[in-house]
Amino acid sequence: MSRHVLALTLGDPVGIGPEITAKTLVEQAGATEHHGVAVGDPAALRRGAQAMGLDIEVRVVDSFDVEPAEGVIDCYDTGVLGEDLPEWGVVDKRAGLAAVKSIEVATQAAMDRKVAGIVTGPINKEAIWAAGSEHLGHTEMLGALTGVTKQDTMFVVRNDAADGHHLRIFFTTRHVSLRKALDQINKELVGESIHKAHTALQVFGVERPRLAVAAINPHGGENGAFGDDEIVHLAPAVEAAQAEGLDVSGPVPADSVFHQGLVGRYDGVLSHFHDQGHIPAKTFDFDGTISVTVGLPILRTSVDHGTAFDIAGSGKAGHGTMLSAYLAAVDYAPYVDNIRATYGS
Ligand SMILES: NC(=O)C1=CN([C@@H]2O[C@H](COP(=O)(O)OP(=O)(O)OC[C@H]3O[C@@H](n4cnc5c(N)ncnc54)[C@H](O)[C@@H]3O)[C@@H](O)[C@H]2O)C=CC1
Ligand SMILES: NCC(=O)COP(=O)(O)O
Repeated sequence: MSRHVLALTLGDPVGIGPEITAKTLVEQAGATEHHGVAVGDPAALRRGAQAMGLDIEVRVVDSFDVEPAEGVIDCYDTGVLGEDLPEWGVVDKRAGLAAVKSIEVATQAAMDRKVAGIVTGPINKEAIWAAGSEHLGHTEMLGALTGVTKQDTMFVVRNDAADGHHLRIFFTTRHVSLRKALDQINKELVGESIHKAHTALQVFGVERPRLAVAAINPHGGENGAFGDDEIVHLAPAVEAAQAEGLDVSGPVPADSVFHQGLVGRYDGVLSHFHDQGHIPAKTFDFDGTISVTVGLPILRTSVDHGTAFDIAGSGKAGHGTMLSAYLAAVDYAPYVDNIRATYGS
């Protein structure tokens, strides 16, 4: 493939996905080494472009093998909504269906190597459930579509102040309540997560990854006075990984470990519950924090924010994260063979 083609799913068509996709495609039009094709309903992309005040034509395509043309952005028509678009910012079953369909089409294109990877716009979980999807989100849906079960999230946070060092954040647990997450954490799960993170870092070009395992309790548990999760679960998992020769540190107090990773001491940090990893990353750089699903046989990058129904259609959405996710996919396209070789069946 001389030019990397990337499929950008619109996400929920009544959320901010069409707006941020349109703006990203307009900004990246004219690039010679890569080309983005939106996947969804062209009318939704057109409406998104209008809301963002973009004077651009949406060209409907039925192939990903297209020659970019000046003054247009491309949309592969998934044919769910036609011209009959649901209202902005309201959970809608048809919108949920459209979101699911665009993920299915883009994923198949990546499996068939028609595109180098997929970049996903935000979906609304209630809407996809109303449309009959049983998945918690993209991560689970993409696993089912590509036939894998061990897929996981890797955040990429870029710190240009530290020579463009990329900190990657991993998660032992994700979409469960905090209470359940703490109950689920044990030596085995942490050990498995350490190995997944180590492999993912190698897949994306870090030969000998330096991984830190975050602590859970204040001051790393203060030797058991503030909780014993570190003593019972985390330290034994770290020691087992070290005995296998992995460069793993920790448990490191969680109030410092993300900063240490950002300034280059670690290549990755394993966090243990959703917000432990999300808050430092998004607070440091909301637009620069993107998510990559590792463990899939295809490349998938994504925004990490949601559908922002409160501002959908107003043109107020920032497209910075979508742009970062697109540019990350461009950066990672050369690793697609590695991704397939490691995670493909
Ligand atoms: N990648 C995905 O598909 C994701 C989907 N979601 C889903 O999105 C839905 C809404 O989730 P919420 O927790 O309300 O989070 P949200 O990210 O949609 O909104 C939280 C706040 O951030 C603002 N915001 C988010 N992105 C923005 C942007 N690009 N520009 C300007 N403001 C922005 C919103 O206006 C809102 O005030 C849920 O169904 C959730 O599950 C959430 C995160 C990621
Ligand atoms: N908090 C991130 C989120 O909900 C996105 O999950 P996914 O749709 O990428 O699986």
